[in-house]
Amino acid sequence: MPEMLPQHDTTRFLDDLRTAQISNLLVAAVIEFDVGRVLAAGPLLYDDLRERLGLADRSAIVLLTALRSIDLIDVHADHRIGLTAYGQEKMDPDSPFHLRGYLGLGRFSGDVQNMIQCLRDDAPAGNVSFVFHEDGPPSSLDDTETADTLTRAMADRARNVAPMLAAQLDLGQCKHLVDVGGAHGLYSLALLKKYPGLRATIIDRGPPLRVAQEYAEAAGCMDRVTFRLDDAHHAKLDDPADAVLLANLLHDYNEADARAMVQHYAGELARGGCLMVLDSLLESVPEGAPPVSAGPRPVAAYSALLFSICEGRCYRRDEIDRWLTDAGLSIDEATISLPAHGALVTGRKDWKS
Ligand SMILES: C[S@@+](CC[C@H](N)C(=O)[O-])C[C@H]1O[C@@H](n2cnc3c(N)ncnc32)[C@H](O)[C@@H]1O
Repeated sequence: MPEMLPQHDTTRFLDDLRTAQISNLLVAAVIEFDVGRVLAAGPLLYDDLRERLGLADRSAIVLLTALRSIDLIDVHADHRIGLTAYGQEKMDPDSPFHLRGYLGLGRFSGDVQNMIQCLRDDAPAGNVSFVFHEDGPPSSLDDTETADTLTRAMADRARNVAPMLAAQLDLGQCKHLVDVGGAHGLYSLALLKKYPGLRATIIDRGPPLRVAQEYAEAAGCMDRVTFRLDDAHHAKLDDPADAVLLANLLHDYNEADARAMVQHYAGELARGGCLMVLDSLLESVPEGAPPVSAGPRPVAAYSALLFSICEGRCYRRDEIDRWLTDAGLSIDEATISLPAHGALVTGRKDWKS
């Protein structure tokens, strides 16, 4: 039977879903952090601006990236951040055409208040956070009901993306794929279907693995999948991986944890093996420039959503490249582009190392 593929635009649908995050950040920027007033006197260096706004690094990156993605601020050649002419007219209190009062009506929105709390605390506002740390408090990822809902939600998205990944990705030389934080396992299953000689290990917490088992059974792949209950930060592989997939995982964690995960799995690769990061990536910034990407806007919106429910955010392409190269891998020139602004970036371990 020919494989069923989505017929309509997944990217557009998810962009529409996430777009409100930019409004929440815009209102927060004006009513709570007063970015227009802070920058009215002139551009500031990133650290000075962050300090004036009273924000931690991650909060500042998420907020300023959103504002830059909608052209209200920009980064100058001298690396200072300033209002654009458009931003000055709409956000500077001295502008005759500012819209600060109008935007201020947004303060009555619960979502805006929630976002302000997240920005102030640099942490999710509710008591659900989709992360697991061995030495941390009980995790939602181990809660059967919450994690089952999360996993099936991720599966919805993966059904729209996995066929495109499998169509473009060449794993012809691989025998063992390790899908870290693989949840439902649909990326692995799509690749197992394409490569009959491939086997996969899916690493996750218990409730997601139960969903993965259900899908693997339905796909007739149980004999080629190992389900491994472990901590994605530190899982040691008994059997070196020819390919490791980190799909939509790094963005759940802060920079230090995400970088450490890349480093860890680079060490678990067989010679010539590849570490593949699949994520929605923001545009790179030049070396030495402030960590405030120009967008794209839908990824800046997605970054805000992640920021409000876990410890991470969307990372920039230059960050992923740096982590992979710091881990001793060389980056494939070709990047696979996927729906929902997804990019698959591959770092490869030397045959000799
Ligand atoms: C955002 S979901 C992505 C799922 C899947 N890779 C995808 O792209 O659809 C992240 C997955 O990583 C798992 N995960 C996150 N942190 C983990 C940890 N420390 N140990 C094991 N699994 C973890 C979660 O349970 C979840 O299934």
